[in-house]
Amino acid sequence: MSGPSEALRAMVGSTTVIPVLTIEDAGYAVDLGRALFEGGLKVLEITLRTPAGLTAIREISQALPEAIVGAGTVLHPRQAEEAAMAGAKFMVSPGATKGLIDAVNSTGVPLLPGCATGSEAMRLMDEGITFAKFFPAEPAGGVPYLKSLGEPLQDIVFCPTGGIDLARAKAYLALKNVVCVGGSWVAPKAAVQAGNWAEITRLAKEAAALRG
Ligand SMILES: O=C(O)C(=O)C[C@H](O)[C@H](O)COP(=O)(O)O
Repeated sequence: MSGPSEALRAMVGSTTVIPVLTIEDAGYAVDLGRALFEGGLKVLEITLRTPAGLTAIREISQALPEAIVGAGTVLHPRQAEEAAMAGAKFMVSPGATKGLIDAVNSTGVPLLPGCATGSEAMRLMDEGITFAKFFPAEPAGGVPYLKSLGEPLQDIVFCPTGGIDLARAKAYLALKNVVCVGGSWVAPKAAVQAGNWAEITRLAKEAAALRG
């Protein structure tokens, strides 16, 4: 069957890490996006936690047409429409409600909804979702927990996010129910504030090389 989850998996392809970016000032958004893209991370999540988020999605998408820029922290149905208008290619939420799933589906943009338990994953599967964000990955139980979830739940795969660093990413990527991981560690606040784009490209390269 082909639906939004399959479309999203195709978009993510062999990407190892999706940087989760909370942008305080749209003025540096393109430089940050370019630093990550040049390091080999081509799928970027810009959260809607700051007022600059939507502008950043629009500007990075225009400046780097080969990057796949999505919107994160999509909580309310109205944000789905706003993110789609800004050019988001996918949307990410920390959890999921029926209202949000329906609103995102109506934009035609695929959703990566969050879940942390077997029941939540099963409810997503009832909605036809087979690719979800495992959130918050580390506090919820980390690699052993996600591995255990995968034993009975064989028809859903995950992008773990929350508390992940390079070493943990490697361990998650070794699980058969993990497609990619999400995290902010590739764009540390200090490097962003200093405009140290070379450091961010270095971290991106390290992350991109996690799998082969
Ligand atoms: O706001 C959202 O919808 C999110 O995507 C939350 C993110 O998963 C975390 O903020 C990233 O987690 P860290 O790598 O621990 O910083």
